[in-house]
Amino acid sequence: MNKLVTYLGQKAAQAIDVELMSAQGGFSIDQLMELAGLSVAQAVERAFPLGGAPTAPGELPKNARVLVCCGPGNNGGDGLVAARHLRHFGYAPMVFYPKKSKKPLFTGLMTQLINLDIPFVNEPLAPVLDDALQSSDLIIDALFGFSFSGDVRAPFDQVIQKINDSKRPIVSVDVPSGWDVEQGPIEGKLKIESPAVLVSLTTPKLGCLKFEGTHFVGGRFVPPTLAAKFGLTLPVYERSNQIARL
Ligand SMILES: NC(=O)C1=CN([C@@H]2O[C@H](COP(=O)(O)OP(=O)(O)OC[C@H]3O[C@@H](n4cnc5c(N)ncnc54)[C@H](O)[C@@H]3O)[C@@H](O)[C@H]2O)[C@H](O)CC1
Ligand SMILES: [K+]
Repeated sequence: MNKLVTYLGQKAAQAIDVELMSAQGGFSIDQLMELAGLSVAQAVERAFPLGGAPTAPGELPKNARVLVCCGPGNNGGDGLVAARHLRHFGYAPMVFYPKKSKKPLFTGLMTQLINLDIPFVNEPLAPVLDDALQSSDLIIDALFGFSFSGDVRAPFDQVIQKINDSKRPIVSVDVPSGWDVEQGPIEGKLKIESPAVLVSLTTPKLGCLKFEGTHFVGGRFVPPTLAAKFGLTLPVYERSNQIARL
């Protein structure tokens, strides 16, 4: 049944976001980002549970190292929130956040991570990022979401290349970074290649129609009135789950 969820174009995704945060919607960005990031952390835990050594397929070692790569916008904010929840779930996150926002929401999220002793991997990209990638068990791609367009600009071109070269499993947040939001992966364009897991937020975007990995939807915050207004078919969430698998 979840296969029938609505896939959204870029403008529709942005319009729903605006509506949620309008006077009618009543949400703040902090709330939506918190729920989005919690969904991402829950998807990581579902797809890559912590085990003891030796690990079963799909399991990660106890205290697995997760490198959370955050971009300059709200997709990056989802990554910062996910890093905090993952720490509480028993993972060992590190954060790579080269273009840090100065907005209070983001500085607050960073302070929360510092208070949990979560390390920030700082520039220069090489060799610091290379070392972090090599020592990670899993990578979260929270670089770009539904507002991405065009060709990936510096320094994120190098970052995406290095993530791909690392051959580590990747969990992409909302849209695999570099994929066209509506057309999907375009041959010859730099992009995250073959993420193992995708966590679409609210509902998936058109460019992810042919995504072949493990696909979850998260962002359990859309009321039926808003879904009806936009003609959305939402996934069915069970019990207290913040994610639904497609
Ligand atoms: N309702 C929801 O589903 C919610 C989703 N959330 C998350 O927010 C992102 C969308 O956030 P937004 O800030 O609008 O944009 P992005 O993070 O996708 O990126 C904007 C950022 O990226 C820069 N940029 C754009 N194109 C390029 C490029 N080609 N090269 C380099 N840089 C680029 C741009 O300049 C901006 O700085 C959504 O996907 C969800 O992940 C909310 O957290 C909660 C509600
Ligand atoms: K992403």
